[in-house]
Amino acid sequence: MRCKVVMACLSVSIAITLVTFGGGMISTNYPALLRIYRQPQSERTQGPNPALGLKWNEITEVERKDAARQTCSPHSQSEHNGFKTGDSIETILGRINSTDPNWTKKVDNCYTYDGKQSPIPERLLEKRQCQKRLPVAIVIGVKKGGTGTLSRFLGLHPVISITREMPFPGKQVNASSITKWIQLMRFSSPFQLTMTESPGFFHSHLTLVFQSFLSSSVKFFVILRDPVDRAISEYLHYVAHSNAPKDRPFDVIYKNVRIQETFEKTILEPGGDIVVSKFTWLGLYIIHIQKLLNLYERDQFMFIDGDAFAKDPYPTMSKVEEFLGLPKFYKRSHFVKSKTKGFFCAQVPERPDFGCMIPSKGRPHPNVSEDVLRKLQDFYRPYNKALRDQLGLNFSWIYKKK
Ligand SMILES: Nc1ncnc2c1ncn2[C@@H]1O[C@H](COP(=O)(O)OS(=O)(=O)O)[C@@H](OP(=O)(O)O)[C@H]1O
Repeated sequence: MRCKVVMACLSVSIAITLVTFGGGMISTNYPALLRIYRQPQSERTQGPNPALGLKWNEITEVERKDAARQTCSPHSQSEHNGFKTGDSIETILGRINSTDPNWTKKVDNCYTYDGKQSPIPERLLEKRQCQKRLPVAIVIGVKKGGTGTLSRFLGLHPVISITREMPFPGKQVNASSITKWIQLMRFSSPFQLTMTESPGFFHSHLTLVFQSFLSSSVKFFVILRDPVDRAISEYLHYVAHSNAPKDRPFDVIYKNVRIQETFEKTILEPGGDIVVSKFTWLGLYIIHIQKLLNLYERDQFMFIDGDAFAKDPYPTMSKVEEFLGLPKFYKRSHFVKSKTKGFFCAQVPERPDFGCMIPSKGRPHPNVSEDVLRKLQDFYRPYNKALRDQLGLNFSWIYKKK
């Protein structure tokens, strides 16, 4: 672990050097990275970073201070944090007696679920030792990959107490922001794993400084969908949330990102090349994953095929149980395909509080021109291939031809 911390320090310094001083010495086979790092210094320090939706100076400031102070701190974890990371996954699961026919009720006893979920009265919360705790596992991405549905389905398992997408409080990871973060969590019993969903962590530079605050055995879920579809999905999300007119052409900036009335126009430069923008950058999955693997062990990650999950979530949910070592709970009958949208909804008798996802999940995608689809596929191919070659991921969409 110490070695990982040292590597983290090195990778943070290298990242800062590249971002701050021009990055001429970067050596990689990935063409898109070069285009970003070769952006003139004047543009980097002033305008927003098109790839991350952050200002360059925000990144360097946050990283420089936090990485130096936190990741490279010579103190031990407990001295440094000021609070304990809590019980490990193994310790929590060791308390469960899954041979008891009532195990699910005994484990999931901080909330009631009659139609909607509500915490039990305060007196009982205390008696049952229901508390807000630091997450032991996190759904960290990727945005528009299916993180919301995955989290919903995870939260149906009695052993998992998951807090749905909750922005991290503040731009700095420190004892005070982590304490605030814990307060945003759902209650969990001593038999439950506290989890959360933060799709931004996948690509956020803040993730680099999280390590010293989380348990060393923290687990991460990363759901990866065909990056071409992911880009279209995020574009539609931005259009829906911006105040762009619905009935005429537009060219607007929303959250530091330029969007126009068609995906094609938004994604291409006037010369016809792919713009390395927020929409395309996130789909370079291997780049973000390599950064995370400098900090955490490979076996701390479960990488999920987002396309396969959308088509049939049950096999994935069974694998999640194996990955975390949970007692078997999910059944095939818990997942039912909606006739209207074609996506799966939950049907768990003990959890009538949740059925299908909200309408904004699973938006119809527009027809995108063959030419643009082909350009995007060419753009992503080396990065997709690296997922297979470097991580052994065998996802359906890696081989897909449109
Ligand atoms: N069961 C079910 N119901 C609805 N939607 C489903 C489901 N399974 C996977 N998906 C896919 O999830 C996509 C949204 O991804 P996220 O939840 O990660 O989006 S977000 O980043 O939290 O906004 C969403 O993307 P779009 O179809 O582009 O809207 C879906 O393809």
